Amino acid sequence: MNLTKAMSTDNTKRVHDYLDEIYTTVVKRNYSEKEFHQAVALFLRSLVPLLAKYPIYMEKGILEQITEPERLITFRVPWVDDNGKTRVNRGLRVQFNSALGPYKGGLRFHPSVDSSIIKFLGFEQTFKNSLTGQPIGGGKGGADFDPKGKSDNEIMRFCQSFMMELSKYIGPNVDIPAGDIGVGAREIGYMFGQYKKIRGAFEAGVLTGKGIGYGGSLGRTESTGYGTIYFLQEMLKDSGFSLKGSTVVVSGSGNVSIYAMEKAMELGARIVACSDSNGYIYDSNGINLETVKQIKEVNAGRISEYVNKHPEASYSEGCSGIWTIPCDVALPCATQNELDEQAALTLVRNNVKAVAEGANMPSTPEAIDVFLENKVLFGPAKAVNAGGVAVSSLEMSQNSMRLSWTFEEVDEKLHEIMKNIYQNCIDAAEEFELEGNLEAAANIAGFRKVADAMIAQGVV
Ligand SMILES: NC(=O)C1=CN([C@@H]2O[C@H](COP(=O)(O)OP(=O)(O)OC[C@H]3O[C@@H](n4cnc5c(N)ncnc54)[C@H](OP(=O)(O)O)[C@@H]3O)[C@@H](O)[C@H]2O)C=CC1
Ligand SMILES: O=C(O)CCC(=O)C(=O)O
Repeated sequence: MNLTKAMSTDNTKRVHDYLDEIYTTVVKRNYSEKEFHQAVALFLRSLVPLLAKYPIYMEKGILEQITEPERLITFRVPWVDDNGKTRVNRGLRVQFNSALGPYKGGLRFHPSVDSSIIKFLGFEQTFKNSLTGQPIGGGKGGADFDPKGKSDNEIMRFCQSFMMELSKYIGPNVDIPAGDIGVGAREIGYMFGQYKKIRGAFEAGVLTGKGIGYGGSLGRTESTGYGTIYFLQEMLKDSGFSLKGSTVVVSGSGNVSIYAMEKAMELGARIVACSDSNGYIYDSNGINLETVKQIKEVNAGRISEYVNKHPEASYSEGCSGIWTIPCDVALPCATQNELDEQAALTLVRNNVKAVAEGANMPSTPEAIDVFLENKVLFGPAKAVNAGGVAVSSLEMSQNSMRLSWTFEEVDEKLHEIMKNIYQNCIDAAEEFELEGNLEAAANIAGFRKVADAMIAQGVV
């Protein structure tokens, strides 16, 4: 990864050399962790103008510290399947940075989970959480467990075993996990039950994304998707575009995708395509969201089943083909590196106006360069999908105060937070002459708050 591509003025050579050194150490220390290298490289290249103007962050060794997690925990998760066979998975939790508050971030259950994935997610989470303005540090965790095809009892036994070990390292003022890919309200419920039993106490604030009946927040389910659209709305508004009447393509059909589609439709957009990890559907009349919800949220089925109910739609195998569908707005909401340079070039050829990242790191660095070079409005994940963790933090507040806000109250706060995040990015872009580059601006705005808190708290 060429870190020096971003900006090159005479007085930035020292900064480039410093960042190259940081990056080299990260690669050496986290050998073969490609996703983590990618997240760090993208981040570091954004900081050039900030470090050139404020060398204190280099002098205080902030980058050396911030790229090394405070703690990485790995543990064995043994469980017994429905046939009586003993299975073993690996659990992980990275507690990346606690400068702004207790570690906060989701848990991912997916066969691809390893230390690289968890570290990239935890690293990104630190700056995302900072952008929300909430008092939360960055963490992330999960297991290489595949929930697909498992019975409800198997999921429960896995969650209980996972929490048996994780419970030693978390707590309402220490580390507060939540959901991510493969972890929804059901899994959070099983983990909460087990934590309660281990502790012998009802500590509502230990997990977020809980069921509404036992300490969950209204609006948490919708928050990441709705927040994505609130951020997109701000981006479009500033450029004189509107979602009303626009054509939108959304990858994935999970939590983030479904509620991004719901809010975009409410604002007058026509969603023509969505996907899952097998393939994508195209419906030129506009996707019927109730059918998608029934297939994915109720039946845990495959998106291919959509065409059974809507024969006018088509289904295609494979995921990347979804980006060949012409659209005004593209919303990658499935997983990391799902949108590469080729896909970005195709979207640009088809006149895409805006891309907003609902998923974490869904665009490759080359794809981001294509968007920026072609002046496509580009909303980076850290800023765009921060609504989920922001409402998690609101859930923690409600738990502490022992009260529940209405859906409208939570949604209004979420909307305000997303507008603030956008404005902070715009302000950073203006200050560092990065107009049009919200990717770099979000990194700078997120980093600064964490870095200032680290300086204030000393080398610890
Ligand atoms: N949930 C949240 O609050 C937040 C989530 N995110 C990020 O958003 C993204 C989606 O998360 P979420 O919606 O919660 O997860 P879900 O598990 O609810 O949904 C994930 C969706 O992505 C699809 N998918 C998973 N892996 C791949 C792949 N390799 N190729 C194509 N599609 C894939 C899944 O398909 P299938 O059904 O076949 O598995 C599913 O449709 C992730 O990057 C996550 O980190 C970010 C902020 C908050
Ligand atoms: O709600 C949370 O704590 C975490 C959400 C999350 O995992 C994310 O923002 O990627």
